Amino acid sequence: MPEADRELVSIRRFLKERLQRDYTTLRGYAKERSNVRLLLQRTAEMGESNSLLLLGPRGSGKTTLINSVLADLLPNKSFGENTLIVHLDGNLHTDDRVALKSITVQMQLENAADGKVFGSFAENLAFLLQCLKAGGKHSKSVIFILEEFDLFCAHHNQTLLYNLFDVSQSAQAPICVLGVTCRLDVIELLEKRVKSRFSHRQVFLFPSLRRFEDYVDLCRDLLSLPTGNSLLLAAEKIYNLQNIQSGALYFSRNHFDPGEYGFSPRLRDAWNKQICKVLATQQARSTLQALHDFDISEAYLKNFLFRLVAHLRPQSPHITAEKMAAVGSQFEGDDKIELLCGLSVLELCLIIAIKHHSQIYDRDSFNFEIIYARFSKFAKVSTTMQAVERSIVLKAFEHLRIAELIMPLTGGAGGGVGKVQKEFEMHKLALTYSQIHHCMQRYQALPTEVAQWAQSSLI
Ligand SMILES: Nc1ncnc2c1ncn2[C@@H]1O[C@H](COP(=O)(O)OP(=O)(O)OP(=O)(O)O)[C@@H](O)[C@H]1O
Repeated sequence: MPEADRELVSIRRFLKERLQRDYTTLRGYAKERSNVRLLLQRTAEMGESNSLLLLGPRGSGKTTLINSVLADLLPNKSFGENTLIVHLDGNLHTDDRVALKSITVQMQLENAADGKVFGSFAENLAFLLQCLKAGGKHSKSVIFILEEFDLFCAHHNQTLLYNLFDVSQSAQAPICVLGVTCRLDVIELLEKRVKSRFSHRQVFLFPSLRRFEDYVDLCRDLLSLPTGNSLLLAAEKIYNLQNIQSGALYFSRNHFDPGEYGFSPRLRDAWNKQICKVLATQQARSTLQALHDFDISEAYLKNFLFRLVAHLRPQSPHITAEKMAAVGSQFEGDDKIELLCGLSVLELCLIIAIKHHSQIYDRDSFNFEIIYARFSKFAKVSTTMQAVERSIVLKAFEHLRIAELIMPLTGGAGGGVGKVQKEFEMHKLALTYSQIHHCMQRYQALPTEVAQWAQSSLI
């Protein structure tokens, strides 16, 4: 491979890994981070029990905050040796039995618990915590991290939450319960007896990237190549994600040599200069402005930059304002319009019939029969749709439903009260009129009569 290509591959690899696998670098949230850090430290070092909820919108950095605190604390001997971390996730641990099994595995107590019969959930949990105490003079502290905390509230009787909060409140063993959720009303989901055991400590995270200039600076940081020691630090922050048997996710350091990235100082300087130059252009700034207007979260920006970097090729090895605009326009694209543009003419005719029905009856629901009657009127006077059989039209209607362009009101075939024949099942339109309008303008080789029918609802 020519030297220039090899260097591009290593730049691309480094940037992609930093954008995707740096789980612990947290920007902003200094106060919130220090709150969480203090709490975990006190649990480990003073044996205090605590509970806390971390709340914030999706992608606001809740998990990153916890990872950054743990990455900071774990190397400390007093913390690392005194603490066990148990990760639970509402999406994986869908009931309390599965969760308890995972807790046992993560506490490495399968052997101790093997063959024992427990009368209740509380007894089982108490046994696990007791085992930790029996190990030595001091009991180990356990930090329970509950991702998607709101999903645990739907478990039968909220037994797991009740028991965890009960232990954390009554100082039976030093544990810290850290719930992570994007539901701001999560406290309302707790049963009274569970709520009363929760400490009511809550930390709110709201995306801090508000100013556009900060957004551009972050973009520059994420795309620039670090030098010397900073490269070492950046390389150390790239982790491997491992999925162990219990289903919990862990990170392990990626032991590679930063030298592996192999870009020369000359290339690095040229690269960084080019990034600064591009980000100063009006075109690049307006692309970033459009992204910023849509979503200010760092997760969204990283996703955009990842795609941008993935598009680099030996023939065009530089990030340019044009490339940014091209990737940006994919982000602005509406998936539903793309989906509509991929429909057959027959399916599009049904969408038009549905649109006319919705406009006349003020977005009222419809079934296949209603739409078929409207479609037939058009088909009679049309040259392209005249000979289409009813069964084929029904298939097309079902396809619209599978593509979720129309939605059943009953929650699926036969899902409603009693069984309704599929031709009579009521649906609603899951599109806006402007999406349909845009599709009509972009659809390739749309028959003129269909385009005219879309404009008028006379037939
Ligand atoms: N303040 C921040 N500092 C650094 N990275 C951030 C920050 N906020 C978001 N990110 C990035 O956004 C992405 C999503 O972050 P994270 O998973 O921590 O969000 P979350 O709030 O836990 O989301 P979810 O509610 O979906 O679990 C990650 O790539 C992370 O690096």
